[in-house]
Amino acid sequence: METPRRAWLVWGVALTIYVVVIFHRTSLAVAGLAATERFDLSASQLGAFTMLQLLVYAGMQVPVGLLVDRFGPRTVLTAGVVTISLAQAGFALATSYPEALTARVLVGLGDAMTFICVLRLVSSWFGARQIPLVTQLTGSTGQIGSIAAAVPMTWALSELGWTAAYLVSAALGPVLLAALLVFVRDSPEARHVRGHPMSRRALLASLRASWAQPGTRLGFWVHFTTPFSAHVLVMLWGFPFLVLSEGVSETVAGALLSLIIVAVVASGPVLGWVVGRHPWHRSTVALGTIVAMVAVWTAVLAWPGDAPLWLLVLLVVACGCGGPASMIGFDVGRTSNPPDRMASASGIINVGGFFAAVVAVFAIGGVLDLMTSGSSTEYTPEAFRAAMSVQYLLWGLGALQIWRYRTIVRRTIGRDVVESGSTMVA
Ligand SMILES: N[C@@H](Cc1c[nH]cn1)C(=O)NCC(=O)O
Repeated sequence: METPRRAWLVWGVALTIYVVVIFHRTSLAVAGLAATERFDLSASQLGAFTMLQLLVYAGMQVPVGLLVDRFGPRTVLTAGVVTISLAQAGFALATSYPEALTARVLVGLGDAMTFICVLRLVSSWFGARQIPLVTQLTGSTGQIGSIAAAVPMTWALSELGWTAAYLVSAALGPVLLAALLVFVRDSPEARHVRGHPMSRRALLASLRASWAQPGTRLGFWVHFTTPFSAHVLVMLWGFPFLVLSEGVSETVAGALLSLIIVAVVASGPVLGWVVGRHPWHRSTVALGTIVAMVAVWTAVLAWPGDAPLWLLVLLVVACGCGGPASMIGFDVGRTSNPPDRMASASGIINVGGFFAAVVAVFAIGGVLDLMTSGSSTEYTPEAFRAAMSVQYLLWGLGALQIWRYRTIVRRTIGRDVVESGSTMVA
């Protein structure tokens, strides 16, 4: 069946919103120094901006999923665009640390309201065979927002100054809002698709029902295990690890970290195409990506002295593929739940990756501090080797759980049903 042009239009608007939201999410990455001067911050106060924003994002996933199932993606996405645009404007005008921190919390809240809505729109507007590919294209293309947050934002901060740079980005909000209100409908049949009002007890029962599906758990563990290594590298530890432990220059380290985003954008459509055609092998693709990451990390950490550049390139490419592999988790969640529970199932699954990333980032920092004096200039290659090895615990736990739930899904449901597009246990 041919996809109607309207579906691409709805997706185009939703995707543009997601790209801009990722821009807002990561727009602090290049503004750290300017923020330190503007608000007179210590390093840990600066780190609190990102951590708090991520914690709010992760903590809101399940409530937002329930809201999407109840009020529809159009309504929740509208609230998300308004919240994140006002938050970014507030960040532009903030003059004290508490004001700026409040603004970042609201950025996390608006951010939390976006991705699940886009996934819900994709599953309403596209055919079953196309959904995995369009979902992957969404996840991968969204990462362009973080590239836009690097170079243009650096330029805007130096040429326009803090307030104007952030206000200009916030001004995209009304434009996106207008496009959303004009073009986006919850489904081809209706502008709004609303679920039934539910009591607190019914909501909890619905969440329990989602979690009881082995496919939701499989999706959670896929999302837990595949993307955290890329987050570890991009969010915090990649740059110091590459420079202090692997002996590359700051320029090469920056280029390797940018290559991760290129790997994400390039591998997403390929993985989407493969899992769209072979639903039975979705978890195999996820496990294969984990094995590739573990193998390349092991080679880098075991290499005597500095690892060669080609191996570091392999490392960032393998970790980059982890982002798109995590989208398999949402696809398994989608086929394991009825449409009116899909967004809350996506919320549960989305917590996995962000929780694992926060645990990994903290645990690596903890091991580094234990093995050195706690000053970043003292971090040794031995300390980095031990610290980065923390990831094996998360991969090991995640891979075991993926194996466990994939076995249950495969045994209970059988290949024909999975191939026909359902992993729902009655
Ligand atoms: N795993 C990411 C998406 C992704 C796809 N390719 C690389 N990253 C994810 O779960 N995103 C959720 C979000 O809100 O961005």
